[in-house]
Amino acid sequence: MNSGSSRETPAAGSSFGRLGALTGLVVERLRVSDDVAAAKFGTGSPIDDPAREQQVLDHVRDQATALGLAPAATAAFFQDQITASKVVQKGLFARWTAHPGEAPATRPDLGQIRTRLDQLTTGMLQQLKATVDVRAEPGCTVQLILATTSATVLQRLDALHRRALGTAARSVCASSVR
Ligand SMILES: O=C(O)C(=O)C[C@]1(C(=O)O)C=C[C@@H](O)C=C1
Repeated sequence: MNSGSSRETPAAGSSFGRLGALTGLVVERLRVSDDVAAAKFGTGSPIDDPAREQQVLDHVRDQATALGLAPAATAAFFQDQITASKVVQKGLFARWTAHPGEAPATRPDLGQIRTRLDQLTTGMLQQLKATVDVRAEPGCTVQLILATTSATVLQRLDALHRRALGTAARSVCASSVR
């Protein structure tokens, strides 16, 4: 993880510009959603886990307050991340149901995956804090397009993950998470 400057170059191969580091984490969370789907597929566990969502949202509200970010807007940003994760999971469930040969052969541990999601939450909160200024500027939209487009190309996102990224990034500029 970088030091948090919004002007800093993001991790190699993730995404470009002043929102590159934040967008890189958003995309990584979408990728981890593939693992969440693999952990649940074929187990009977539902994609939706309202209790876990509440836990995530309560945590980010508390952390937002500690960081000086607006709790409601911060929670709205993370609600988008959760919605985007469900876009990925539902898309993969449909794909794997229609094409069982594409379903994962092994089942990862959901507890370990949630630990990774929690780490990403911490990094995303830091990036929300580091990008308060750029996200409030009129140029935010251009920065967001740069970051999401470069991530899409460099990380070769398929249609499902591109759609989910659209959901995950929709409030980055507009929500004034600050
Ligand atoms: O932790 C899970 O079980 C997930 O599916 C991940 C996640 C999330 O994005 O944080 C998404 C959907 C669930 O309703 C709860 C949480």
